[in-house]
Amino acid sequence: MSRGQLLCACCHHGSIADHWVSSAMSMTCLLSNTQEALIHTPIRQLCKRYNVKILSLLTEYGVSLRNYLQLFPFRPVCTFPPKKVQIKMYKQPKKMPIRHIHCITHRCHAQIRSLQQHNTLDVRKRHFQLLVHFYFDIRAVMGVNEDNCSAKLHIWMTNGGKSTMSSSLHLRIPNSCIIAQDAFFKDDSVVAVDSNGFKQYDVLDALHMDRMMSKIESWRKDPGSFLASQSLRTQCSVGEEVFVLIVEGFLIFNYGPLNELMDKRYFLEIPYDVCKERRGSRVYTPPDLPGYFDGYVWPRYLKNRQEMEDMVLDIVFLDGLKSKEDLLDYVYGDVTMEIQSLMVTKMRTALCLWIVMGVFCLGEVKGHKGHGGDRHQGQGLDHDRRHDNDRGHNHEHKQDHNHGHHHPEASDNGTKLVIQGNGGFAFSLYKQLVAQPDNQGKNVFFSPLSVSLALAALSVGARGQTHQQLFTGLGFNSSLLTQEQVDQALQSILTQLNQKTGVDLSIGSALFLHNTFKPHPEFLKDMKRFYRSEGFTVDFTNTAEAIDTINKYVGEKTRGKIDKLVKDLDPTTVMYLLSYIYFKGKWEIPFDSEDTKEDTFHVDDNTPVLVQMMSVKKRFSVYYDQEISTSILQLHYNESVSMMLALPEKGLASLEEVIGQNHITKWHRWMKARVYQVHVPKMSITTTYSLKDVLSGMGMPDIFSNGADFSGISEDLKVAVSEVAHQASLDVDEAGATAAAATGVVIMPLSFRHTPVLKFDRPFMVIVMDQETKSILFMGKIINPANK
Ligand SMILES: Nc1ncnc2c1ncn2[C@@H]1O[C@H](COP(=O)(O)OP(=O)(O)O)[C@@H](O)[C@H]1O
Ligand SMILES: NC(=O)c1ccc[n+]([C@@H]2O[C@H](COP(=O)(O)O)[C@@H](O)[C@H]2O)c1
Repeated sequence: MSRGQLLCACCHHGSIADHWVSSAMSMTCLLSNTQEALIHTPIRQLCKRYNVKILSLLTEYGVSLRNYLQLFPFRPVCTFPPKKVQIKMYKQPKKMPIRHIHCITHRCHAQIRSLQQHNTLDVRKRHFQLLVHFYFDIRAVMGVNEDNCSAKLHIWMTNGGKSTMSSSLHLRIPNSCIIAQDAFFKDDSVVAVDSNGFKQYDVLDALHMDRMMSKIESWRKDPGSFLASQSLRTQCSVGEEVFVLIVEGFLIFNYGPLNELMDKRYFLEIPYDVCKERRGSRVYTPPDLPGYFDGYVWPRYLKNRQEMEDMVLDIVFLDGLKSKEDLLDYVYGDVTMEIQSLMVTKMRTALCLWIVMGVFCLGEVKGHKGHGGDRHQGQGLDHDRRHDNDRGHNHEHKQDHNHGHHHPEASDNGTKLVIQGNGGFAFSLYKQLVAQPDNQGKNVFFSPLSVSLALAALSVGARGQTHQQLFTGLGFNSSLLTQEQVDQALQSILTQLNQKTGVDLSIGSALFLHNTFKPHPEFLKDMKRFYRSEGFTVDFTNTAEAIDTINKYVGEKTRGKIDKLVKDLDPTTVMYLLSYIYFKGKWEIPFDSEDTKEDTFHVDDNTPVLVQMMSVKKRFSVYYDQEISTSILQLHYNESVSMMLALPEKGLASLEEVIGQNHITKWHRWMKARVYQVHVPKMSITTTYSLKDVLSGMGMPDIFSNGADFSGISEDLKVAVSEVAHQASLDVDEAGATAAAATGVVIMPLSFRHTPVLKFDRPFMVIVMDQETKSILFMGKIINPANK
């Protein structure tokens, strides 16, 4: 019999042991906090009897843990000296769903990954908090009924001290104000009653959450006026303001839209009995009926708590038993640090700048699928704009549903899926590029849209598995999207981007065809219609001229920013598919060149380099993503285009590991306008990539192989892609930024694709012959051509 089974059997009547029985846990070590003498006596005895080591976290790690840690459903194996404890998770997958592991992944991704992969977790001091949360999740999943536990350690929100803390914070923090959830309870007459006669107050339905949200929105739009409306005075000079909104309530984390808005989340916990006692000494209107606490408030709390843990990350749990002063000091200190970190966003300490350069208004693009797609292009693009002050200057376009044959739902859905696909592709490509050995320690800059466009155009002519790979590789789901929908969505995106007037933006594609090569007319038609493709005939056998023609075209389209996309070309090339993008925008808030100074940029801890650092102090759109400890600055141009700069606290690699499209959406959504002193280096970078290996690695190997099926381009001549080249440039200065990129897809006949190489770089023989008379005119060997 294993030790775990014995242990369980012996304490079968103990409630905690019940749990062990239910989780069939075996233990070699028990983590606990002995100083507070909270170890359950039967367990202590059992541990002794079965030689289970009790590890005192407080004395050995200096970590004060809650007493419930003793219920830890892990099998910890400790090592001595206990610098590091290895905890093995007990393998019981069905009771420990990944969902719950995900709940806490934001805290330390690496550890959780290790937990998921190897069932082991390296626990260091700072991770104990995490484990406590993890424990909560596991316990909830196992359906532990805490009522049966002798140590009633339930936390509670009501009467935790929220109002007390909020009022004290408000007094200490200048320009702060409170919005309390209690003020939004619905009228008693509309609150539901259960069969016991208990009013169902502790649910979101009992609250006017919409009213609460609009109040919060009005603060977000203009906190200064909001303070004035509350008869509160602003205590700072204009331009220097930091406003703090304290939202307090017993169900605020359960309301998604509200919860998402918060920069910091605190949860005041108190034990069940203290909570019951505090609640009993308070009078609510209407007053709690006898038995209300145990009959309604308590069970409802259990549900709310579970729901909250399922949906909310990043809560700081506070021990509400601590003194009011201690709690206040802690939260005040924490909030002050948060404010400071929001104010000091200096773009100078990253390994290299991680730049999201793009057009984030794409979510607003209208699709034009269906009848006469062309006809509707661009209509309604510039009217019906909203200006959202609080998010800087994002222009949002509302859907115009009133066009003749427009089918907004179908087309918008297609466009949405294409935009999603493009976003996913952008991050996959970024991750592939940064992982390439050639790109280590180098700036990385490219145009995902240019690559997506070139490959989507290529996919028009692809068939079978080649098409499937391209489609999937581009992030499109073939069960939800057709090629036609992709074409139409991209056409719509191109049209909309090319129509922008506040910035100089042009994007398009071109086809260079060998004079004897005749692609399918349908392919050419689609290229022209959907991809704005211009067509040219060139003689690829005259390589110098062909290279010159393409480079000149790209140079013209990118205003000279990219003028040598093609360096060499095989004379057997039959088609060159090109996409380009050029962007030039002026900052909405320009930097003053007088403030640009030489300053240090830290490439890494040991590599300082001098750069021209631009600087300006103004109101900027910023967001601090706590989850990944990254500050984001959004620099707007005079249009819906903006540049996002993301500055991670813990090095770029940690950001690159987790970054995804959802982060961009989140950042974009929650940017707030604040006064910042911003420092951004001037820069002028160019990059060149060969994407052949990268794209193969992203699941698109067939386009380069003998198995390529481009019968949609040509049926007579079997062709394949021999190279996908990408170049990009970025110039950032005080006035604005210019960025350009081009992607070239070289298409060759399959039979000629592999040009064999013969290089006379070692001793060889020479024979000079007259073919007619078969006479050997000269003969010899060359051993060292350098010798005269
Ligand atoms: N840290 C604390 N220690 C002891 N009592 C507290 C503490 N914080 C609040 N209280 C008391 O608990 C009761 C409820 O506090 P309150 O702030 O109104 O809670 P909530 O807003 O969470 O319902 C009040 O009587 C208050 O004085
Ligand atoms: N303010 C009201 O209109 C009202 C009415 C009845 C019950 N309650 C109680 O208020 C509690 C929430 O407030 P506290 O977090 O301040 O305790 C809920 O548990 C709810 O049962 C409030």
